[in-house]
Amino acid sequence: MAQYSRISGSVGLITLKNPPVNALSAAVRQGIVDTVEKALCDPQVKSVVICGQDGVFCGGADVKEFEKSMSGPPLIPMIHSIECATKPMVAAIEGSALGGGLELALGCHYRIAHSKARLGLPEVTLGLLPAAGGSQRLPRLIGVPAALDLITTGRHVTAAEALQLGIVDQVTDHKTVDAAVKFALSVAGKPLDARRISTYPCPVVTDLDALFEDVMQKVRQSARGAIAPIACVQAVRAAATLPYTRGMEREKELMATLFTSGQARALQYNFFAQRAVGKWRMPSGARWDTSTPRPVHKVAVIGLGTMGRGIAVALAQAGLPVVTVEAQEKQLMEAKRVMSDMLKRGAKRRGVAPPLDKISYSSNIQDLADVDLVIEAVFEDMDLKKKVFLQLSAVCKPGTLLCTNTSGLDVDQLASQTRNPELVVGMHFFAPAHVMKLLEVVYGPRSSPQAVATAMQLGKKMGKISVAVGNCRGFVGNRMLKLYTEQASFLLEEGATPDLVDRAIEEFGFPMGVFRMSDLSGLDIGWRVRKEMKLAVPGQSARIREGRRYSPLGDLLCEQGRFGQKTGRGWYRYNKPGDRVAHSDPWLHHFLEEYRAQHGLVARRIDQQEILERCLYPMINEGFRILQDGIAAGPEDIDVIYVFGYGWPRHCGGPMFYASMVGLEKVLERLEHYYQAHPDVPYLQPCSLLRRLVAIGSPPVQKWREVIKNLHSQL
Ligand SMILES: CC/C=C\C/C=C/C(=O)SCCNC(=O)CCNC(=O)[C@H](O)C(C)(C)COP(=O)(O)OP(=O)(O)OC[C@H]1O[C@@H](n2cnc3c(N)ncnc32)[C@H](O)[C@@H]1OP(=O)(O)O
Repeated sequence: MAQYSRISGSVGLITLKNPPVNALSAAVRQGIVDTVEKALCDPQVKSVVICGQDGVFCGGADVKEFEKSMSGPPLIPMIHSIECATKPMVAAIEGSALGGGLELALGCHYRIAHSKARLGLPEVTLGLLPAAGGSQRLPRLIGVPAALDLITTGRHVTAAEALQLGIVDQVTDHKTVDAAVKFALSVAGKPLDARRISTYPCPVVTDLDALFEDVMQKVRQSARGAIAPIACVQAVRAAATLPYTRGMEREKELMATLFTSGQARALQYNFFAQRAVGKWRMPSGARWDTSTPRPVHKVAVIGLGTMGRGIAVALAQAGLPVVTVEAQEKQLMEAKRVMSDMLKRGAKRRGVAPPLDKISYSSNIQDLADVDLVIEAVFEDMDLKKKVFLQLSAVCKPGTLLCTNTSGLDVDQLASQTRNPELVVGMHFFAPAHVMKLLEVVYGPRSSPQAVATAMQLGKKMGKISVAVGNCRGFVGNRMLKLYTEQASFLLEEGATPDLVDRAIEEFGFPMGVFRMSDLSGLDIGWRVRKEMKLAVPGQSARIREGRRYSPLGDLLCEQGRFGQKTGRGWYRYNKPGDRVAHSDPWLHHFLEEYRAQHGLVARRIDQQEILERCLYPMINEGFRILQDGIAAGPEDIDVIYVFGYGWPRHCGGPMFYASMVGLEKVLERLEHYYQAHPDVPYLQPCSLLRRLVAIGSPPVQKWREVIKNLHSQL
């Protein structure tokens, strides 16, 4: 797992070998210990280079080993012995040096990086801190403010930034190992005392207390309940205030708390879940590794409202030529102006030229004759979308993939308008589409595996985390969300206020409570859908519709023109239309009181626990139904959708992981309780998959796929 050789006469070369990212497994650590000893004992060797095979230095500690009991040599003494070595040790960094990988490099006396390499200490994103000396060495090397930034955010830096910060000593465009060997030859025999980072004093910071207070406040705000970023600040504070050995003790202490925490488990689960969703499979058995995507050289977006604009910008930013079509001339001109600004702003942030020439603008659908893939993003209206698909099917060349950005309409109905329904899939982006990471790729019963593979690959090219899901109303995300928002309205009827509900949700870790979110996206959108479904009828305030409980509160607000932020009034009050700061609204409280009086409802005190259970458990129950129906292949798919599309706090893993942490038995018991209290809300009835999982002893979330597979094979 680490190979030793001698090159250029006097340089010992240690190569880490553990594909694909040379993670520091027990075997790799043992290999490093053995080969370092060999190099130091070899009298011919005057200096040593450590590199990784296949163009990757090291992706850090082996996260898969975290669940097992510790075996092999521990990281800290291994890195310490490298730093103490009496021969110069040079890290040759290609690809990635992350986490324990960078900590290993910081133990070396010199670091040479390839210009395309990325470096970082992303442990915080896994619920940990850089506990192999990283939290103590990095501040000593680059100063406290820069180390705090890297360690608390986990962001990766380019080789150029690493050079500027002083993390690496040299950057090369050529073969990194050759450059490192040349460098190692040049430093052989030179004194090493000034190269051991652990011996450096931490650079002095004026007003240390003020700096840490400020950083801690910012971190607490953005962490939304996550504990690792706070421990990271505490560890860096130890580096700034304590001698190295005492700082290391503090690092160890803080890590001990994090390592066994539920948050670390959730974040590590989420890391693997993100990778698992790329390995999609359809109920037909078609899979990611047996389906070949079609080549996509040119793309079209039809409809330039907010979503269409964001999608086109994201495509152009991914380097794809995009033809955009918008039938209304005025909207087309406005979109062109706004999109050019978006491209310019994005390019400025990334330090590149704006890809303005990648987008062409047209009002004529005939201009889509030669594109390979179209994303329809017109108004959310089935009849309009059907017309567009009929036209697209006639205009586009044979083989063009036709995708819809609908957020929940039936993809199969749209496919039925076309000559080739197998080439129709949903590509459900989230607003703002050039920013949000999530893409739901929706396959209908007739979508071909090749069409799914193509949409998934395009999503990847656009930098999205794409999840393949089946076709049903609302797909995965919005199907679950509907119950969440509905329960929140029921809570208002029963005595809560928007502030109370939102506070509970935000304290749980969502960036925005359900009512604040509703005000931001606009109450009128759901109202229009409910009116189309004949559920919302202006002037009506009945609380039972289609045989089940219904809350007309949102409809009643819309009837008053309260659409949310855009009208300056919604669940909250805003200083002016378009303003973003929500103020509690006495009018709304009075309106709720009158509403309750009109319906004979007596307000009761509702606590935070009930708010969370009522809002989150029905969603989780629906998640189980989605798994049972085969709409999502596994709990990871649902969790990734919720973390990246709906703001579910990542340190809680996602709704399905959260359920397993809370305990399936408890979720089942609470759902039974609420269903008994509200028998007119059918979806509160616990789903049979949940019952089954509890009956077989609540296996860990990683085992649910097997249970679901057995369930499906029995049907
Ligand atoms: C006492 C001291 C204790 C702790 C101190 C140290 C702690 C740590 O080091 S924690 C680990 C910190 N490292 C990271 O967070 C890096 C994680 N990896 C990545 O960011 C990326 O994988 C990459 C940038 C290194 C490569 O990206 P890419 O080329 O896109 O590949 P994938 O992400 O798809 O990964 C491929 C494959 O490798 C698995 N993998 C990646 N990193 C690790 C790892 N550190 N441990 C175990 N496995 C890892 C990943 O899951 C993929 O596996 P599959 O192909 O099976 O899906």
